Amino acid sequence: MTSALRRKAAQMASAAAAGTGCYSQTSWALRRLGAGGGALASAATRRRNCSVSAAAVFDNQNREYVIVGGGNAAGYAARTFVEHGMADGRLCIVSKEAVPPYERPALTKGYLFPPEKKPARLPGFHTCVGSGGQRQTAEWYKENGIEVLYEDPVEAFDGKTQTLKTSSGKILKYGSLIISTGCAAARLPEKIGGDLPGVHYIRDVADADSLVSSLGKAKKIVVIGGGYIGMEVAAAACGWNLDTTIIFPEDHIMPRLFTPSLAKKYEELYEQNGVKFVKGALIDKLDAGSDGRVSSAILKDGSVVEADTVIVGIGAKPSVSPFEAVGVNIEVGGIEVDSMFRTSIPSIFAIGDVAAFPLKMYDRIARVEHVDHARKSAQHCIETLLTSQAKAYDYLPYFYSRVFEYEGSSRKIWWQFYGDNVGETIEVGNFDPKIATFWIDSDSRLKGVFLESGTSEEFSLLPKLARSQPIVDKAKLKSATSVEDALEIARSSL
Ligand SMILES: Cc1cc2nc3c(=O)[nH]c(=O)nc-3n(C[C@H](O)[C@H](O)[C@H](O)COP(=O)(O)OP(=O)(O)OC[C@H]3O[C@@H](n4cnc5c(N)ncnc54)[C@H](O)[C@@H]3O)c2cc1C
Ligand SMILES: NC(=O)c1ccc[n+]([C@@H]2O[C@H](COP(=O)([O-])OP(=O)(O)OC[C@H]3O[C@@H](n4cnc5c(N)ncnc54)[C@H](O)[C@@H]3O)[C@@H](O)[C@H]2O)c1
Ligand SMILES: O=C1O[C@H]([C@@H](O)CO)C(O)=C1O
Repeated sequence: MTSALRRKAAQMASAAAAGTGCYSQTSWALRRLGAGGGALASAATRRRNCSVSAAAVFDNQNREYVIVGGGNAAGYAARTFVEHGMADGRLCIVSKEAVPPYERPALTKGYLFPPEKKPARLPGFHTCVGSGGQRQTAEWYKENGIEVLYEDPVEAFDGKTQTLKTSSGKILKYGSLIISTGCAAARLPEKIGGDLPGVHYIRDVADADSLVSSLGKAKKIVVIGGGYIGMEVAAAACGWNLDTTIIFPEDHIMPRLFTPSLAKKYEELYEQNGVKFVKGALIDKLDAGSDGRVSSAILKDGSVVEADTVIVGIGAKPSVSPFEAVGVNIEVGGIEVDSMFRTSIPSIFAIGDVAAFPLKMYDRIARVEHVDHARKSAQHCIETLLTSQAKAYDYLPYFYSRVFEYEGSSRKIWWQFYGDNVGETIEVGNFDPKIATFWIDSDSRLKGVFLESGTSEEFSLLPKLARSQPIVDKAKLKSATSVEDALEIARSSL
Protein backbone atom coordinates (compact mmCIF):
# COMPACT_ATOMS: atom_id res chain seq x y z
CA MET A 1 0.00 0.00 0.00
CA THR A 2 2.81 2.38 0.86
CA SER A 3 4.44 1.89 -2.52
CA ALA A 4 1.11 2.40 -4.31
CA LEU A 5 0.58 5.50 -2.27
CA ARG A 6 4.13 6.63 -2.97
CA ARG A 7 3.48 6.19 -6.73
CA LYS A 8 0.23 8.10 -6.43
CA ALA A 9 1.95 10.85 -4.46
CA ALA A 10 4.79 11.06 -6.99
CA GLN A 11 2.28 11.28 -9.85
CA MET A 12 0.38 13.95 -8.01
CA ALA A 13 3.53 15.82 -7.13
CA SER A 14 4.52 16.04 -10.77
CA ALA A 15 0.98 16.94 -11.73
CA ALA A 16 1.04 19.66 -9.11
CA ALA A 17 4.42 20.80 -10.42
CA ALA A 18 2.88 21.03 -13.87
CA GLY A 19 0.00 22.90 -12.36
CA THR A 20 -2.55 20.26 -13.33
CA GLY A 21 -2.96 18.20 -10.18
CA CYS A 22 -5.54 18.33 -7.47
CA TYR A 23 -3.92 20.43 -4.83
CA SER A 24 -5.53 18.89 -1.81
CA GLN A 25 -5.07 15.30 -2.89
CA THR A 26 -1.41 15.96 -3.53
CA SER A 27 -0.64 17.48 -0.17
CA TRP A 28 -2.57 14.83 1.68
CA ALA A 29 -1.08 11.90 -0.19
CA LEU A 30 2.33 13.35 0.57
CA ARG A 31 1.48 13.85 4.21
CA ARG A 32 0.48 10.19 4.46
CA LEU A 33 3.95 9.26 3.26
CA GLY A 34 5.57 11.03 6.18
CA ALA A 35 9.21 12.04 5.86
CA GLY A 36 9.73 10.52 2.39
CA GLY A 37 6.66 12.36 1.21
CA GLY A 38 8.10 15.54 2.63
CA ALA A 39 11.06 15.28 0.24
CA LEU A 40 8.72 14.73 -2.68
CA ALA A 41 6.61 17.61 -1.47
CA SER A 42 9.46 20.05 -1.38
CA ALA A 43 10.64 18.82 -4.79
CA ALA A 44 7.16 19.45 -6.13
CA THR A 45 7.06 22.84 -4.50
CA ARG A 46 10.47 23.81 -5.90
CA ARG A 47 9.61 22.59 -9.39
CA ARG A 48 6.37 24.50 -9.31
CA ASN A 49 8.39 27.59 -8.70
CA CYS A 50 5.56 28.78 -6.49
CA SER A 51 5.27 32.11 -4.89
CA VAL A 52 5.90 32.11 -1.14
CA SER A 53 2.22 32.49 -0.36
CA ALA A 54 1.22 29.58 -2.60
CA ALA A 55 3.89 27.45 -0.94
CA ALA A 56 2.61 28.61 2.44
CA VAL A 57 -0.93 27.54 1.56
CA PHE A 58 0.51 24.24 0.35
CA ASP A 59 2.25 23.83 3.69
CA ASN A 60 -0.90 24.92 5.43
CA GLN A 61 -2.41 21.72 4.17
CA ASN A 62 -5.22 21.94 1.69
CA ARG A 63 -8.00 19.45 2.19
CA GLU A 64 -10.58 18.49 -0.40
CA TYR A 65 -13.31 17.62 2.11
CA VAL A 66 -13.30 18.68 5.75
CA ILE A 67 -15.87 17.55 8.30
CA VAL A 68 -15.92 19.68 11.45
CA GLY A 69 -17.15 17.66 14.43
CA GLY A 70 -16.38 14.04 15.18
CA GLY A 71 -19.77 12.83 16.41
CA ASN A 72 -22.56 10.60 15.20
CA ALA A 73 -23.20 12.36 11.90
CA ALA A 74 -19.45 12.57 11.14
CA GLY A 75 -19.06 8.80 11.57
CA TYR A 76 -21.86 8.05 9.13
CA ALA A 77 -20.63 10.72 6.71
CA ALA A 78 -17.15 9.14 6.75
CA ARG A 79 -18.68 5.77 5.92
CA THR A 80 -20.53 7.28 2.95
CA PHE A 81 -17.28 8.85 1.66
CA VAL A 82 -15.63 5.42 1.87
CA GLU A 83 -18.55 3.72 0.11
CA HIS A 84 -18.10 6.13 -2.80
CA GLY A 85 -14.35 5.63 -2.92
CA MET A 86 -13.87 9.30 -2.05
CA ALA A 87 -12.25 9.12 1.38
CA ASP A 88 -8.70 7.99 0.82
CA GLY A 89 -6.43 11.01 0.89
CA ARG A 90 -9.29 13.41 0.43
CA LEU A 91 -11.16 13.53 3.71
CA CYS A 92 -10.22 15.14 7.01
CA ILE A 93 -12.30 15.12 10.22
CA VAL A 94 -11.55 17.83 12.76
CA SER A 95 -12.79 16.75 16.16
CA LYS A 96 -13.04 18.29 19.59
CA GLU A 97 -13.13 14.85 21.18
CA ALA A 98 -10.23 12.48 21.87
CA VAL A 99 -11.77 9.41 20.20
CA PRO A 100 -13.27 8.60 16.80
CA PRO A 101 -17.04 8.99 16.27
CA TYR A 102 -19.25 6.78 18.42
CA GLU A 103 -22.95 6.08 18.93
CA ARG A 104 -23.76 8.83 21.43
CA PRO A 105 -27.06 7.20 22.60
CA ALA A 106 -25.05 4.55 24.43
CA LEU A 107 -23.80 7.16 26.93
CA THR A 108 -27.04 7.23 28.91
CA LYS A 109 -27.82 3.55 28.32
CA GLY A 110 -25.26 0.73 28.38
CA TYR A 111 -22.48 3.11 29.46
CA LEU A 112 -24.24 3.78 32.78
CA PHE A 113 -24.79 0.15 33.75
CA PRO A 114 -23.22 -0.50 37.15
CA PRO A 115 -19.76 -2.12 37.00
CA GLU A 116 -20.99 -5.63 37.78
CA LYS A 117 -23.53 -5.44 34.92
CA LYS A 118 -20.98 -5.18 32.12
CA PRO A 119 -21.22 -1.53 31.05
CA ALA A 120 -20.57 -0.60 27.41
CA ARG A 121 -17.16 0.96 26.82
CA LEU A 122 -15.26 2.19 23.79
CA PRO A 123 -14.13 0.90 21.38
CA GLY A 124 -17.31 -1.23 21.61
CA PHE A 125 -19.75 1.33 20.25
CA HIS A 126 -17.98 3.37 17.61
CA THR A 127 -20.18 4.22 14.65
CA CYS A 128 -21.72 2.59 12.76
CA VAL A 129 -22.62 -0.32 15.07
CA GLY A 130 -25.82 1.35 16.31
CA SER A 131 -27.49 0.67 12.96
CA GLY A 132 -25.87 -2.71 12.40
CA GLY A 133 -22.88 -1.33 10.47
CA GLN A 134 -19.13 -1.75 10.81
CA ARG A 135 -17.33 -0.61 13.96
CA GLN A 136 -15.12 2.22 12.73
CA THR A 137 -12.20 2.33 15.14
CA ALA A 138 -9.21 4.69 14.86
CA GLU A 139 -7.59 1.93 12.78
CA TRP A 140 -10.50 1.99 10.30
CA TYR A 141 -9.95 5.71 9.68
CA LYS A 142 -6.23 5.11 9.10
CA GLU A 143 -6.84 2.17 6.78
CA ASN A 144 -9.27 4.23 4.74
CA GLY A 145 -6.89 7.14 4.43
CA ILE A 146 -9.05 9.48 6.50
CA GLU A 147 -7.13 12.04 8.47
CA VAL A 148 -8.64 12.69 11.92
CA LEU A 149 -7.46 15.60 14.04
CA TYR A 150 -8.38 14.85 17.65
CA GLU A 151 -8.90 17.32 20.51
CA ASP A 152 -8.40 20.23 18.17
CA PRO A 153 -11.72 22.10 17.82
CA VAL A 154 -12.20 24.61 15.07
CA GLU A 155 -12.18 28.08 16.60
CA ALA A 156 -12.32 30.39 13.61
CA PHE A 157 -13.74 30.23 10.11
CA ASP A 158 -13.20 32.38 7.04
CA GLY A 159 -15.60 31.65 4.18
CA LYS A 160 -13.77 33.97 1.75
CA THR A 161 -10.42 32.20 1.96
CA GLN A 162 -12.07 28.83 2.71
CA THR A 163 -9.97 28.37 5.81
CA LEU A 164 -10.48 27.08 9.32
CA LYS A 165 -8.29 27.71 12.31
CA THR A 166 -8.10 25.08 15.03
CA SER A 167 -7.36 25.61 18.72
CA SER A 168 -3.81 24.35 18.24
CA GLY A 169 -3.28 27.04 15.59
CA LYS A 170 -3.52 24.85 12.47
CA ILE A 171 -4.84 26.61 9.40
CA LEU A 172 -6.83 24.21 7.24
CA LYS A 173 -7.94 25.09 3.76
CA TYR A 174 -10.97 23.16 2.56
CA GLY A 175 -12.58 22.47 -0.78
CA SER A 176 -15.95 21.47 0.71
CA LEU A 177 -16.86 21.90 4.35
CA ILE A 178 -19.37 19.76 6.25
CA ILE A 179 -20.44 21.25 9.59
CA SER A 180 -21.48 18.48 12.00
CA THR A 181 -20.85 20.13 15.33
CA GLY A 182 -24.07 18.82 16.93
CA CYS A 183 -25.30 20.34 20.16
CA ALA A 184 -23.88 21.18 23.55
CA ALA A 185 -25.69 20.56 26.82
CA ALA A 186 -27.56 23.59 28.17
CA ARG A 187 -26.02 24.53 31.52
CA LEU A 188 -27.25 26.08 34.74
CA PRO A 189 -25.49 29.41 35.31
CA GLU A 190 -22.28 29.33 37.30
CA LYS A 191 -23.68 31.93 39.71
CA ILE A 192 -26.39 29.50 40.86
CA GLY A 193 -23.93 26.62 41.28
CA GLY A 194 -24.10 25.16 37.79
CA ASP A 195 -20.34 24.46 37.76
CA LEU A 196 -19.92 23.05 41.28
CA PRO A 197 -17.96 19.80 41.68
CA GLY A 198 -20.48 16.95 41.66
CA VAL A 199 -22.74 18.71 39.10
CA HIS A 200 -22.75 16.79 35.82
CA TYR A 201 -23.85 17.42 32.25
CA ILE A 202 -23.78 14.62 29.75
CA ARG A 203 -22.95 15.09 26.12
CA ASP A 204 -19.74 13.20 25.43
CA VAL A 205 -17.77 10.21 26.65
CA ALA A 206 -15.58 12.35 28.91
CA ASP A 207 -18.76 13.62 30.63
CA ALA A 208 -20.02 10.04 30.96
CA ASP A 209 -16.73 8.90 32.52
CA SER A 210 -16.90 11.70 35.02
CA LEU A 211 -20.52 10.79 35.86
CA VAL A 212 -19.66 7.10 36.27
CA SER A 213 -16.94 7.98 38.76
CA SER A 214 -19.41 10.10 40.76
CA LEU A 215 -22.11 7.38 40.64
CA GLY A 216 -19.58 4.97 42.15
CA LYS A 217 -19.40 7.15 45.27
CA ALA A 218 -22.92 8.64 45.27
CA LYS A 219 -25.72 7.99 47.73
CA LYS A 220 -28.30 10.62 46.93
CA ILE A 221 -28.73 12.04 43.48
CA VAL A 222 -30.84 14.78 41.99
CA VAL A 223 -31.66 14.78 38.29
CA ILE A 224 -32.68 18.19 36.97
CA GLY A 225 -34.90 18.04 33.87
CA GLY A 226 -37.68 15.62 32.96
CA GLY A 227 -36.69 15.03 29.32
CA TYR A 228 -34.65 12.30 27.64
CA ILE A 229 -31.52 12.70 29.74
CA GLY A 230 -33.55 12.95 32.96
CA MET A 231 -35.50 9.76 32.19
CA GLU A 232 -32.50 7.76 31.02
CA VAL A 233 -30.09 8.81 33.78
CA ALA A 234 -32.68 8.31 36.54
CA ALA A 235 -33.38 4.78 35.27
CA ALA A 236 -29.64 4.09 35.22
CA ALA A 237 -29.31 5.38 38.79
CA CYS A 238 -31.87 2.76 39.87
CA GLY A 239 -29.38 0.14 38.67
CA TRP A 240 -26.85 1.59 41.12
CA ASN A 241 -29.49 1.51 43.94
CA LEU A 242 -29.21 5.24 44.50
CA ASP A 243 -31.72 7.48 46.22
CA THR A 244 -32.92 9.43 43.15
CA THR A 245 -35.11 12.52 42.76
CA ILE A 246 -36.08 14.07 39.42
CA ILE A 247 -36.94 17.78 39.49
CA PHE A 248 -38.54 19.61 36.56
CA PRO A 249 -40.73 22.65 35.87
CA GLU A 250 -43.58 20.96 33.96
CA ASP A 251 -46.39 18.86 35.38
CA HIS A 252 -45.24 15.61 33.79
CA ILE A 253 -42.13 13.97 32.36
CA MET A 254 -41.17 14.11 28.67
CA PRO A 255 -43.43 17.09 28.02
CA ARG A 256 -42.16 17.49 24.44
CA LEU A 257 -43.61 14.14 23.40
CA PHE A 258 -45.64 12.30 26.02
CA THR A 259 -49.31 12.95 26.73
CA PRO A 260 -50.09 13.44 30.44
CA SER A 261 -51.67 9.99 30.52
CA LEU A 262 -48.67 8.28 28.90
CA ALA A 263 -46.27 10.14 31.19
CA LYS A 264 -48.26 8.93 34.24
CA LYS A 265 -47.61 5.29 33.33
CA TYR A 266 -43.86 5.85 33.11
CA GLU A 267 -43.79 7.97 36.27
CA GLU A 268 -45.55 5.17 38.17
CA LEU A 269 -43.00 2.67 36.96
CA TYR A 270 -40.14 4.94 38.06
CA GLU A 271 -41.82 5.38 41.45
CA GLN A 272 -42.06 1.60 41.81
CA ASN A 273 -38.30 1.63 41.31
CA GLY A 274 -37.92 4.13 44.13
CA VAL A 275 -37.53 7.31 42.08
CA LYS A 276 -39.12 10.47 43.54
CA PHE A 277 -40.56 13.31 41.46
CA VAL A 278 -40.66 17.01 42.25
CA LYS A 279 -42.84 18.52 39.52
CA GLY A 280 -43.60 22.12 38.65
CA ALA A 281 -40.39 23.19 40.36
CA LEU A 282 -37.60 25.50 39.31
CA ILE A 283 -34.10 25.51 40.74
CA ASP A 284 -33.15 28.62 42.68
CA LYS A 285 -29.57 27.46 43.24
CA LEU A 286 -27.31 24.54 43.94
CA ASP A 287 -25.48 24.76 47.26
CA ALA A 288 -22.07 23.38 48.19
CA GLY A 289 -21.05 21.66 51.42
CA SER A 290 -17.89 22.40 53.41
CA ASP A 291 -15.86 20.24 50.97
CA GLY A 292 -16.91 22.49 48.10
CA ARG A 293 -18.96 19.75 46.40
CA VAL A 294 -22.64 20.13 45.64
CA SER A 295 -24.75 19.22 48.68
CA SER A 296 -28.29 20.30 47.84
CA ALA A 297 -30.69 21.82 45.34
CA ILE A 298 -32.67 24.78 46.64
CA LEU A 299 -35.97 25.22 44.82
CA LYS A 300 -37.68 28.54 44.07
CA ASP A 301 -40.32 27.81 46.73
CA GLY A 302 -37.53 27.54 49.31
CA SER A 303 -37.60 23.78 49.74
CA VAL A 304 -34.32 21.89 49.85
CA VAL A 305 -33.46 18.55 48.24
CA GLU A 306 -30.18 17.10 49.44
CA ALA A 307 -27.82 15.53 46.92
CA ASP A 308 -24.17 14.51 46.67
CA THR A 309 -24.42 14.26 42.88
CA VAL A 310 -26.54 16.32 40.48
CA ILE A 311 -27.15 15.51 36.82
CA VAL A 312 -28.50 18.34 34.71
CA GLY A 313 -30.49 17.47 31.57
CA ILE A 314 -32.23 20.69 30.64
CA GLY A 315 -31.91 20.54 26.88
CA ALA A 316 -29.28 21.10 24.23
CA LYS A 317 -28.15 24.08 22.19
CA PRO A 318 -26.92 23.80 18.60
CA SER A 319 -23.15 24.37 18.37
CA VAL A 320 -23.12 26.97 15.61
CA SER A 321 -19.93 28.73 16.67
CA PRO A 322 -17.72 29.75 14.82
CA PHE A 323 -19.99 29.29 11.80
CA GLU A 324 -22.64 31.93 12.57
CA ALA A 325 -21.81 33.80 9.35
CA VAL A 326 -22.91 30.76 7.33
CA GLY A 327 -26.51 31.57 8.35
CA VAL A 328 -28.37 30.69 11.53
CA ASN A 329 -32.12 30.06 11.47
CA ILE A 330 -33.73 32.38 13.99
CA GLU A 331 -36.72 30.18 14.78
CA VAL A 332 -35.16 26.80 15.47
CA GLY A 333 -31.51 27.81 15.82
CA GLY A 334 -28.86 25.86 13.93
CA ILE A 335 -27.29 26.35 10.53
CA GLU A 336 -29.89 26.76 7.83
CA VAL A 337 -29.68 24.32 4.92
CA ASP A 338 -31.80 23.26 1.95
CA SER A 339 -33.12 19.78 1.24
CA MET A 340 -29.62 18.64 0.21
CA PHE A 341 -27.99 20.11 3.33
CA ARG A 342 -26.41 22.96 1.37
CA THR A 343 -26.03 26.20 3.29
CA SER A 344 -26.30 29.61 1.67
CA ILE A 345 -22.55 29.50 0.96
CA PRO A 346 -21.43 27.26 -1.92
CA SER A 347 -19.47 24.16 -0.82
CA ILE A 348 -20.58 24.45 2.81
CA PHE A 349 -23.00 21.89 4.22
CA ALA A 350 -24.48 21.19 7.66
CA ILE A 351 -25.85 17.88 8.96
CA GLY A 352 -27.14 16.26 12.15
CA ASP A 353 -28.36 18.13 15.23
CA VAL A 354 -26.93 21.46 14.07
CA ALA A 355 -28.78 21.56 10.75
CA ALA A 356 -32.03 23.54 10.38
CA PHE A 357 -33.50 21.72 7.38
CA PRO A 358 -36.81 21.59 5.47
CA LEU A 359 -38.92 18.83 7.03
CA LYS A 360 -40.70 18.14 3.76
CA MET A 361 -43.54 15.98 5.11
CA TYR A 362 -44.80 18.70 7.40
CA ASP A 363 -43.69 21.68 5.33
CA ARG A 364 -41.65 23.39 8.04
CA ILE A 365 -38.05 24.10 8.94
CA ALA A 366 -36.90 21.86 11.77
CA ARG A 367 -33.92 20.71 13.71
CA VAL A 368 -34.03 17.12 14.88
CA GLU A 369 -31.85 16.18 17.85
CA HIS A 370 -32.01 12.40 17.45
CA VAL A 371 -29.61 9.85 16.12
CA ASP A 372 -31.68 8.48 13.22
CA HIS A 373 -31.66 11.91 11.59
CA ALA A 374 -27.93 12.35 12.34
CA ARG A 375 -27.25 9.13 10.44
CA LYS A 376 -29.65 9.73 7.56
CA SER A 377 -28.81 13.40 7.05
CA ALA A 378 -25.10 12.51 6.88
CA GLN A 379 -25.72 9.81 4.32
CA HIS A 380 -28.04 11.97 2.25
CA CYS A 381 -25.75 15.00 2.25
CA ILE A 382 -22.62 13.11 1.26
CA GLU A 383 -24.40 11.01 -1.37
CA THR A 384 -25.90 14.05 -3.09
CA LEU A 385 -22.59 15.90 -2.81
CA LEU A 386 -20.54 13.09 -4.33
CA THR A 387 -22.98 11.95 -7.01
CA SER A 388 -24.40 15.38 -7.89
CA GLN A 389 -27.89 13.86 -7.72
CA ALA A 390 -30.50 16.49 -6.91
CA LYS A 391 -32.55 14.43 -4.44
CA ALA A 392 -34.52 16.15 -1.66
CA TYR A 393 -34.26 14.78 1.89
CA ASP A 394 -37.71 13.55 2.87
CA TYR A 395 -37.38 12.66 6.52
CA LEU A 396 -39.90 10.87 8.71
CA PRO A 397 -39.13 11.80 12.35
CA TYR A 398 -38.23 8.81 14.51
CA PHE A 399 -37.40 8.91 18.22
CA TYR A 400 -36.85 6.07 20.66
CA SER A 401 -35.57 5.30 24.10
CA ARG A 402 -34.55 2.18 25.97
CA VAL A 403 -34.10 2.09 29.75
CA PHE A 404 -33.92 -0.39 32.65
CA GLU A 405 -32.08 -2.67 30.25
CA TYR A 406 -29.55 -3.91 32.75
CA GLU A 407 -29.81 -7.46 34.01
CA GLY A 408 -31.94 -7.82 37.12
CA SER A 409 -34.25 -4.84 36.53
CA SER A 410 -37.91 -5.62 37.18
CA ARG A 411 -38.90 -4.74 33.61
CA LYS A 412 -37.33 -3.25 30.54
CA ILE A 413 -38.69 -0.21 28.75
CA TRP A 414 -38.33 0.32 25.05
CA TRP A 415 -40.47 2.61 23.00
CA GLN A 416 -40.48 4.09 19.52
CA PHE A 417 -42.29 7.08 18.08
CA TYR A 418 -42.71 7.96 14.40
CA GLY A 419 -44.23 11.05 12.83
CA ASP A 420 -45.62 14.24 14.30
CA ASN A 421 -47.25 14.51 17.75
CA VAL A 422 -50.08 16.82 16.70
CA GLY A 423 -53.86 16.53 17.00
CA GLU A 424 -55.99 14.52 19.40
CA THR A 425 -54.68 11.30 20.92
CA ILE A 426 -56.08 7.82 21.35
CA GLU A 427 -54.30 5.62 23.87
CA VAL A 428 -54.68 1.85 23.88
CA GLY A 429 -53.28 -0.74 26.30
CA ASN A 430 -52.45 -0.65 29.98
CA PHE A 431 -48.65 -0.85 30.02
CA ASP A 432 -48.48 -4.51 30.95
CA PRO A 433 -46.17 -4.30 29.08
CA LYS A 434 -47.58 -2.69 25.92
CA ILE A 435 -49.15 0.67 25.34
CA ALA A 436 -49.77 2.62 22.13
CA THR A 437 -50.74 6.21 21.45
CA PHE A 438 -52.04 7.47 18.11
CA TRP A 439 -52.02 11.18 17.20
CA ILE A 440 -54.86 12.02 14.80
CA ASP A 441 -55.56 15.35 13.13
CA SER A 442 -58.91 17.05 12.49
CA ASP A 443 -59.23 15.23 9.11
CA SER A 444 -58.92 11.89 10.96
CA ARG A 445 -55.43 11.38 9.51
CA LEU A 446 -52.99 9.45 11.63
CA LYS A 447 -50.02 11.79 12.15
CA GLY A 448 -47.94 10.10 14.81
CA VAL A 449 -47.72 6.78 16.57
CA PHE A 450 -46.01 5.65 19.78
CA LEU A 451 -45.52 2.08 20.93
CA GLU A 452 -44.02 0.65 24.11
CA SER A 453 -42.68 -2.92 24.22
CA GLY A 454 -43.77 -3.89 20.71
CA THR A 455 -42.50 -6.88 18.77
CA SER A 456 -40.16 -6.10 15.89
CA GLU A 457 -43.01 -6.76 13.46
CA GLU A 458 -45.24 -4.28 15.32
CA PHE A 459 -42.49 -1.65 15.45
CA SER A 460 -41.93 -2.07 11.72
CA LEU A 461 -45.55 -1.08 11.07
CA LEU A 462 -45.12 2.32 12.75
CA PRO A 463 -43.08 4.08 10.02
CA LYS A 464 -45.50 2.82 7.37
CA LEU A 465 -48.43 4.33 9.28
CA ALA A 466 -46.73 7.64 10.05
CA ARG A 467 -45.41 7.98 6.50
CA SER A 468 -48.69 7.31 4.71
CA GLN A 469 -50.90 9.13 7.26
CA PRO A 470 -54.04 7.04 6.56
CA ILE A 471 -57.52 8.22 7.49
CA VAL A 472 -58.50 6.08 10.47
CA ASP A 473 -61.83 5.16 11.97
CA LYS A 474 -61.44 6.90 15.33
CA ALA A 475 -64.45 5.21 16.96
CA LYS A 476 -63.12 1.79 15.97
CA LEU A 477 -59.64 2.62 17.21
CA LYS A 478 -61.01 3.87 20.54
CA SER A 479 -62.89 0.61 21.00
CA ALA A 480 -59.80 -1.54 20.39
CA THR A 481 -59.42 -4.11 23.14
CA SER A 482 -55.66 -4.49 22.95
CA VAL A 483 -52.57 -2.88 21.40
CA GLU A 484 -52.45 -5.72 18.85
CA ASP A 485 -56.07 -5.04 17.94
CA ALA A 486 -55.45 -1.29 17.61
CA LEU A 487 -52.42 -1.82 15.38
CA GLU A 488 -54.48 -4.16 13.18
CA ILE A 489 -57.21 -1.51 12.86
CA ALA A 490 -54.57 1.08 11.91
CA ARG A 491 -52.93 -1.36 9.46
CA SER A 492 -56.25 -2.03 7.74
CA SER A 493 -56.63 1.69 7.03
CA LEU A 494 -53.39 1.80 5.01
C1 LIG B 1 -26.40 11.30 26.29
C2 LIG B 1 -27.18 11.29 25.01
C3 LIG B 1 -27.99 10.21 24.70
C4 LIG B 1 -28.72 10.21 23.53
N1 LIG B 1 -29.55 9.15 23.27
C5 LIG B 1 -30.27 9.13 22.14
C6 LIG B 1 -31.16 8.05 21.86
O1 LIG B 1 -31.31 7.12 22.64
N2 LIG B 1 -31.85 8.07 20.71
C7 LIG B 1 -31.74 9.09 19.82
O2 LIG B 1 -32.41 9.06 18.79
N3 LIG B 1 -30.89 10.13 20.04
C8 LIG B 1 -30.18 10.16 21.19
N4 LIG B 1 -29.36 11.22 21.44
C9 LIG B 1 -29.20 12.26 20.44
C10 LIG B 1 -28.13 11.86 19.42
O3 LIG B 1 -27.02 11.34 20.08
C11 LIG B 1 -27.76 13.07 18.59
O4 LIG B 1 -28.90 13.45 17.86
C12 LIG B 1 -26.60 12.79 17.66
O5 LIG B 1 -25.46 12.47 18.38
C13 LIG B 1 -26.34 13.99 16.76
O6 LIG B 1 -25.23 13.76 15.97
P1 LIG B 1 -24.30 14.99 15.50
O7 LIG B 1 -23.14 14.39 14.81
O8 LIG B 1 -25.13 16.00 14.86
O9 LIG B 1 -23.80 15.61 16.88
P2 LIG B 1 -22.84 14.97 17.96
O10 LIG B 1 -22.95 13.49 17.95
O11 LIG B 1 -23.08 15.68 19.22
O12 LIG B 1 -21.38 15.33 17.42
C14 LIG B 1 -20.92 16.64 17.34
C15 LIG B 1 -19.42 16.61 17.51
O13 LIG B 1 -18.87 17.86 17.14
C16 LIG B 1 -17.89 18.22 18.08
N5 LIG B 1 -17.69 19.67 17.97
C17 LIG B 1 -18.51 20.67 18.37
N6 LIG B 1 -17.97 21.86 18.05
C18 LIG B 1 -16.81 21.61 17.43
C19 LIG B 1 -15.79 22.43 16.85
N7 LIG B 1 -15.87 23.75 16.84
N8 LIG B 1 -14.70 21.81 16.29
C20 LIG B 1 -14.60 20.46 16.27
N9 LIG B 1 -15.52 19.65 16.80
C21 LIG B 1 -16.61 20.21 17.36
C22 LIG B 1 -18.43 17.71 19.39
O14 LIG B 1 -17.43 17.58 20.35
C23 LIG B 1 -18.98 16.36 18.94
O15 LIG B 1 -17.98 15.37 18.93
C24 LIG B 1 -28.62 11.28 22.63
C25 LIG B 1 -27.79 12.37 22.94
C26 LIG B 1 -27.09 12.38 24.12
C27 LIG B 1 -26.21 13.56 24.45
N1 LIG C 1 -33.52 8.84 23.55
C1 LIG C 1 -33.18 10.00 23.00
O1 LIG C 1 -33.57 10.33 21.89
C2 LIG C 1 -32.26 10.91 23.75
C3 LIG C 1 -31.68 10.50 24.94
C4 LIG C 1 -30.84 11.39 25.62
C5 LIG C 1 -30.58 12.62 25.07
N2 LIG C 1 -31.15 12.98 23.91
C6 LIG C 1 -30.86 14.29 23.32
O2 LIG C 1 -29.94 14.97 24.13
C7 LIG C 1 -30.26 16.34 24.22
C8 LIG C 1 -30.44 16.75 25.65
O3 LIG C 1 -31.51 16.04 26.26
P1 LIG C 1 -32.30 16.66 27.46
O4 LIG C 1 -33.05 15.57 28.12
O5 LIG C 1 -31.38 17.49 28.24
O6 LIG C 1 -33.31 17.66 26.73
P2 LIG C 1 -34.91 17.64 26.61
O7 LIG C 1 -35.27 18.80 25.79
O8 LIG C 1 -35.42 16.30 26.20
O9 LIG C 1 -35.44 17.87 28.07
C9 LIG C 1 -35.15 19.03 28.76
C10 LIG C 1 -36.01 19.07 30.01
O10 LIG C 1 -35.39 19.97 30.90
C11 LIG C 1 -36.37 20.59 31.68
N3 LIG C 1 -35.94 21.98 31.82
C12 LIG C 1 -35.73 22.89 30.85
N4 LIG C 1 -35.23 24.02 31.38
C13 LIG C 1 -35.08 23.80 32.70
C14 LIG C 1 -34.58 24.57 33.77
N5 LIG C 1 -34.10 25.81 33.59
N6 LIG C 1 -34.57 24.01 35.00
C15 LIG C 1 -35.00 22.77 35.20
N7 LIG C 1 -35.47 21.98 34.22
C16 LIG C 1 -35.52 22.51 32.99
C17 LIG C 1 -37.69 20.27 31.10
O11 LIG C 1 -38.28 19.32 31.98
C18 LIG C 1 -37.42 19.58 29.82
O12 LIG C 1 -38.29 18.54 29.61
C19 LIG C 1 -31.50 16.54 23.37
O13 LIG C 1 -31.06 16.91 22.11
C20 LIG C 1 -32.10 15.16 23.30
O14 LIG C 1 -32.86 14.96 22.14
C21 LIG C 1 -31.99 12.15 23.23
O1 LIG D 1 -28.41 3.73 18.55
C1 LIG D 1 -27.78 3.28 19.48
O2 LIG D 1 -26.45 2.90 19.43
C2 LIG D 1 -26.09 2.52 20.76
C3 LIG D 1 -25.64 1.10 20.84
O3 LIG D 1 -26.61 0.28 20.26
C4 LIG D 1 -24.34 0.89 20.16
O4 LIG D 1 -23.86 -0.39 20.49
C5 LIG D 1 -27.27 2.66 21.54
O5 LIG D 1 -27.33 2.39 22.82
C6 LIG D 1 -28.27 3.10 20.77
O6 LIG D 1 -29.46 3.37 21.20
